Amino acid sequence: MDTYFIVNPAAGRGKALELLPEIEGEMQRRRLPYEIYLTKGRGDGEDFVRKLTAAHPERLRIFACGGDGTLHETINGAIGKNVEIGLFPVGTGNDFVRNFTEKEKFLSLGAQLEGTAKKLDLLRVSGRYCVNMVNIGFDCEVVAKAAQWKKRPLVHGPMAYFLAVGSLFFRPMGKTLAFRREGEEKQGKYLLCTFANGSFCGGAFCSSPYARLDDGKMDAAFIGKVSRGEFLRLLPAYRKGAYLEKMAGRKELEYFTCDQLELLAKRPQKVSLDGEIYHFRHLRLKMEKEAWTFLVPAGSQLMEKDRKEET
Ligand SMILES: Nc1ncnc2c1ncn2[C@@H]1O[C@H](COP(=O)(O)OP(=O)(O)OP(=O)(O)O)[C@@H](O)[C@H]1O
Repeated sequence: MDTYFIVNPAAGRGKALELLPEIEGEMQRRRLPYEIYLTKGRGDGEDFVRKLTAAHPERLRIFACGGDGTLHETINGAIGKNVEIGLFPVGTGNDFVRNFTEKEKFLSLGAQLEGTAKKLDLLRVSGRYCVNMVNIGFDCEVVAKAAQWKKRPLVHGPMAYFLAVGSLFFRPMGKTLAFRREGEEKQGKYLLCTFANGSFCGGAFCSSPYARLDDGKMDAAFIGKVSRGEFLRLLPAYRKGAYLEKMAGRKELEYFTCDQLELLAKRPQKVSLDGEIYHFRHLRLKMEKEAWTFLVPAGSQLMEKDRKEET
């Protein structure tokens, strides 16, 4: 099977480029056909993958080498095509890979090439596909702010996301949104909303602790406005995925699973899809079960989760 490496030279402050000698050495040693493509800017990886898969009806293996944004683009370019997609998580936050055990296996080309293909779900969001998470409100502002922090010297890894939380803390919080589910419409002012396939966002915040990439369900969380003091008290629990228990029974929290949902905003709002920022007034979210094939490296597997009662 032909193997392609989509390498984002900007991801993780250039970490993806450090992979190249190992990839080239190991692929040549194994005498496997391969090609490396260095992306040139936003959307370029997706365009490349779209053209590549259109020209190759035979099965291809494509590795996204970068952060969740590079994986997001690779999937959107390859959707519906005969491909298996792997990931070398060398971005800044690397939230998608946190859903798996033995994360270090993802950095071993040997483990990757001996990996197992597994069907996983995707969230279709008004025509785009989201593999990990949709964020609106505070989390989304954090993603947008973190993109600025990532460019500063000495800011490495998830630090960009923590600095973003700090710099947004004194800004006005809360978005007025309506959501439609099973024919019913509800409106509120929300600190943040997450719609999850995977569990983590913002470089290790476990916002959706029970979300599984293969259960065919989207985990939806709506958190209403809370005071800044309360926000600070809840933040550690939100990071650890313990806020559902901490906020259980409170009117500010709504957490449920569903397979589709619509969101409506009066004015255009930012939305983060796998850490990539878009704008919307009306979003249709639909969970698509087993919509793509992921290569899980040998020695790693999806983390088990014990889903508790919904709020
Ligand atoms: N050559 C390039 N120069 C600048 N940006 C690029 C280039 N190639 C791709 N990009 C864009 O870089 C953005 C960020 O990529 P990615 O998410 O992979 O890395 P990251 O932000 O470091 O990691 P994470 O999302 O896990 O925090 C994406 O929007 C992608 O389209």
